[in-house]
Amino acid sequence: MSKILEVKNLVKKFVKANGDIHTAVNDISFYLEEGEIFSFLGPNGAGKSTTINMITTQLSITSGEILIDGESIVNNPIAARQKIGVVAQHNNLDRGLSAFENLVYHGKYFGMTQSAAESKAHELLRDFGLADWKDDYVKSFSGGMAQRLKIARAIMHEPKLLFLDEPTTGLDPAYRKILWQHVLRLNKENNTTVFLTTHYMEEPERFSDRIAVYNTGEIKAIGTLAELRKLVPSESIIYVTLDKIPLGLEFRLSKFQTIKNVVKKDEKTLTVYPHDSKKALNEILSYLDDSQLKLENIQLSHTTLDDIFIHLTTENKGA
Ligand SMILES: Nc1ncnc2c1ncn2[C@@H]1O[C@H](COP(=O)(O)OP(=O)(O)OP(=O)(O)O)[C@@H](O)[C@H]1O
Repeated sequence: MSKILEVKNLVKKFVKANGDIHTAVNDISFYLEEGEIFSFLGPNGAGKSTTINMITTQLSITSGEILIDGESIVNNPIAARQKIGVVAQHNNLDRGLSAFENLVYHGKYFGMTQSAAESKAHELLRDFGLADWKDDYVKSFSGGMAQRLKIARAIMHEPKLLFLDEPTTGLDPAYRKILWQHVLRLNKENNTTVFLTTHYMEEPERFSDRIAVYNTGEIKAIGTLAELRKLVPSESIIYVTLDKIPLGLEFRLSKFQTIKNVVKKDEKTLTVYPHDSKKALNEILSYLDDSQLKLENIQLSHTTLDDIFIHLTTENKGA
């Protein structure tokens, strides 16, 4: 496998309105192998779009280097742009063109013939439920319609490297499914590499080969889901919800042999990281019973990407 994207010591600093310098991306390095689906996850304002915007040549770099297919995007931005497709967060459709024209002009810019571009545009407009709107100006489109057209445009020319910046925001479940059908087909048939940001954790959990968790300008962890699971205190979690958590309960439960650690999730729920989940569950139940504490709910679950994300991006790490 070869590296389709290499990001080396990338930094972005912004000057804020009050003159302060804000470092949105703080010396990050990572790479993407050709053909992989990579998810870049982080809380709001972490710097994900800033990173994508630099890689896709829409935003200047403060320092560092970005290579697409081995070539610097600063030295040759035109070559870089030919290889990528981007669903940006903002609406960057041409509002003065119809939906059909947006797609056909885009396809032709990327070297498609008129007839190939027209036939692909018809296919994508049909798949994304826009066939009846093909001649309408995009300025009349709803947010969800514009998002669907942005997705169709990004995949028109079947790019080598596809950037999806929160692509399913504003899409209903049926269109989410259609988006993923197209993306997975491109990935399988054309070996298209996918760089995804999203706040819907089930998408990276289902589709990613590797995941990076990113916060305050830095990559906190990177790897497969199985590798990231090893970074949380245990592979399963028990959530214990009581009508009220009495003082010191966390501490008392954390002393059990079967339990690694306990942290307060919220006012009513404790997150318990067990050594042995079944034994811990039984011990917790009998302890609560003996102590006459009112249990509202107890749930044992496999550690999800949500749990990993929260663990890696919040101060109270529970380990
Ligand atoms: N043009 C700009 N000028 C000043 N600060 C900016 C600019 N663009 C982004 N920022 C700041 O950089 C930080 C990162 O923003 P960015 O949009 O990359 O975050 P994000 O991870 O994509 O967030 P979200 O999940 O909310 O989309 C934020 O604090 C934001 O306010």
